[in-house]
Amino acid sequence: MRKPDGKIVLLGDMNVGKTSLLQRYMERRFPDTVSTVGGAFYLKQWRSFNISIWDTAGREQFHGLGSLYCRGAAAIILTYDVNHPQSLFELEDRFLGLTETANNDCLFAIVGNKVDLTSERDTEGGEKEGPASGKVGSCVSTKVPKQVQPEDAVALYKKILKYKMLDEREMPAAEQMCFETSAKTGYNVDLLFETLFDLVVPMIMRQRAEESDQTVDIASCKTPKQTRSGCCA
Ligand SMILES: Nc1nc2c(ncn2[C@@H]2O[C@H](COP(=O)(O)OP(=O)(O)OP(=O)(O)O)[C@@H](O)[C@H]2O)c(=O)[nH]1
Ligand SMILES: [Mg+2]
Repeated sequence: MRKPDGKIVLLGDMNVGKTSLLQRYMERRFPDTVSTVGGAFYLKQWRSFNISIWDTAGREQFHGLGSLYCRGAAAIILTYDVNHPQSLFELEDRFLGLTETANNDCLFAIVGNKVDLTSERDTEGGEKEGPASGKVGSCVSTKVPKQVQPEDAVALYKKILKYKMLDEREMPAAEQMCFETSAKTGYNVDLLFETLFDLVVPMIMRQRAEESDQTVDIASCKTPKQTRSGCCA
């Protein structure tokens, strides 16, 4: 297997839908999930590049592994549940510290998932559920007002840039990097991953260019003139 050219990592509290988002994107479905143990990754080919996307466990007991998974990451997806404000607070309190091992120019996306459960938006913009989903014909709405507003995610994004001492003018705008998604309906899921791929590819190319600048061309190196020591001449 070829070594991945870039790495993206999903972080966030348990149950926010990290595994479901990744499966929705990679497998185009919304299967039943079990709480992740450790971590797992998918490889995605984007243009001529191989990008690994890592799913991590949100459960407290696996917390220590998070910074290992973030090592060398080009982008991190900080995921929360729009219906649980605590899951947004946890991103700052518990998960941001794990990202120290990521690349210096690592990108951050803030993703509020499960927006289909809220009453504020038509979130059927992604892939439609088939008749087997049991949704068709349902007349009872269980939707609730959204508990976390997009402005809260934007504020966190700006805070992260400050904390990382990244210049806001050189980073993608908060509006581009804060998403509301539904792994269930597919709403904004392709947009999330593909926005990140498009931003990560130029970073990979830049990194490669820097590496090749630093490579010493041995063939073109002239043998230094031998200097003779005065006493043995
Ligand atoms: N309604 C709705 N349910 C979702 C959505 N995404 C995930 N779920 C459900 O939420 C539960 C948790 O989803 P997971 O994807 O396993 O969550 P996770 O973040 O990977 O959790 P850990 O692996 O424990 O960290 C499952 O029952 C999913 O079916 C969504 O967009 N909408
Ligand atoms: Mg999971």
